[in-house]
Amino acid sequence: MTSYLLRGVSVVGAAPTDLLIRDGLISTEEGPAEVIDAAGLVALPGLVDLHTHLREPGREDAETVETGSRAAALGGYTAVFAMANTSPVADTAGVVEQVWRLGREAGLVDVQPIGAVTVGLAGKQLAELGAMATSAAGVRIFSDDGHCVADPRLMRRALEYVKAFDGIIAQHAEEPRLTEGAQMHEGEVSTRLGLTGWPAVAEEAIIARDVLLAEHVGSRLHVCHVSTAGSVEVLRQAKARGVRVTAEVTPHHLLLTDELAASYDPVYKVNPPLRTQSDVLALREALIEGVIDIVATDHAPHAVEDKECEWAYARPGMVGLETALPIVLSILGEQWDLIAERMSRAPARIAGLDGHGTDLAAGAPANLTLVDPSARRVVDPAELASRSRNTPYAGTTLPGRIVATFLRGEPTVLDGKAVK
Ligand SMILES: NC(=O)N[C@@H](CC(=O)O)C(=O)O
Ligand SMILES: [Zn+2]
Ligand SMILES: [Zn+2]
Repeated sequence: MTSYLLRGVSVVGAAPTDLLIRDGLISTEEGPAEVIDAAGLVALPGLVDLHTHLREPGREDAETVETGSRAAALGGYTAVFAMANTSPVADTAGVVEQVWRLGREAGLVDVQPIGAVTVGLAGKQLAELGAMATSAAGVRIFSDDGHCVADPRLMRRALEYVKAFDGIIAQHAEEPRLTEGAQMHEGEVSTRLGLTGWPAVAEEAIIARDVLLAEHVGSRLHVCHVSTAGSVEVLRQAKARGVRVTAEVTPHHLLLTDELAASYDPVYKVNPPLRTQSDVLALREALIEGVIDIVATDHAPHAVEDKECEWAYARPGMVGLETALPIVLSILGEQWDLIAERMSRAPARIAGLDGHGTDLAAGAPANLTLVDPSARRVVDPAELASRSRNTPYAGTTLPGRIVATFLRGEPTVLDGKAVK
């Protein structure tokens, strides 16, 4: 195994130093090592994404575990959690083990499968949560993402069930009766465009219900892709009361607004929908304060025919793994400790993922990424490693280039390029 000496690197924004990677660990042991000139570069603990769609099995034309893993490594990630809305759905030990195994074979990031809460994501009957938990994949997070677990009794039972092994239910908060036929955020712009709206209250009502359920049964709830100022207020109150709830926000909800729907370009169609500027500002503030714990990409690759069509027929979702850190950097600036917390340490902690999100100190596994904050790049969809092209940032100049990523001491990205 090659050893690496990162010369003159700034570890999470601190004064330049040398960082040695040996035998898969951060090390202090002297000896031969390949020197990487890291002057001006910042080392962060490898990023951890709690919300990724890898599309395998079933839609390998849109993404595979391997292509998604490569996109993740290029984005600075060392671990991603793969959502269960595949085909077949990841609702059995067999499917989660298949995804986990494919991740190991690709060997670019640690792929941790998320299990479905209900059989076939149909919201009727609990899936085999226990069997997925005890499988080789060791599933701890369960979600019907793409769909809301709308039935409150089922949601309560799921929360109770996972409590036994300190599991988490990650909820896609969308009251389905309030979003029938919805095409975009309900507000001024939807009225102007004559499109059916997805009201903020459809999200907020479910979060309010679920924090009460989680409080009642003493279980852990995680809220996916929080998108409204009202949701932030519900979370703030719940956290103040001590409810065991955590929450994520996507880079796109921190940056983009519903005005973009006026272009009728389906690249901007996503669930939950892009909201208003005041929502964007509330989400940023919540992320800085910690009311929202983490940034998660909700990387949602879609094949061309599912995206380059009429707005009403297009599937919701956008790719995000390769642009997440640059977007967050453009919003938060060089607050490296905050970025490391929200994109690596906190997601690893929430998931109970050992060996990730740890300080880059001697003896720790060398899971890290090297960023050049002074580099700028124009996003070119054709250059993405993801098999899909549905990025809303085509032609946008973003700060920060991922120069290298290491997974247990092995480079997955070097010189900005995937190693395999
Ligand atoms: N975010 C999206 O708009 N789409 C996701 C599902 C989801 O995250 O709800 C997908 O699977 O495509
Ligand atoms: Zn969702
Ligand atoms: Zn999702």
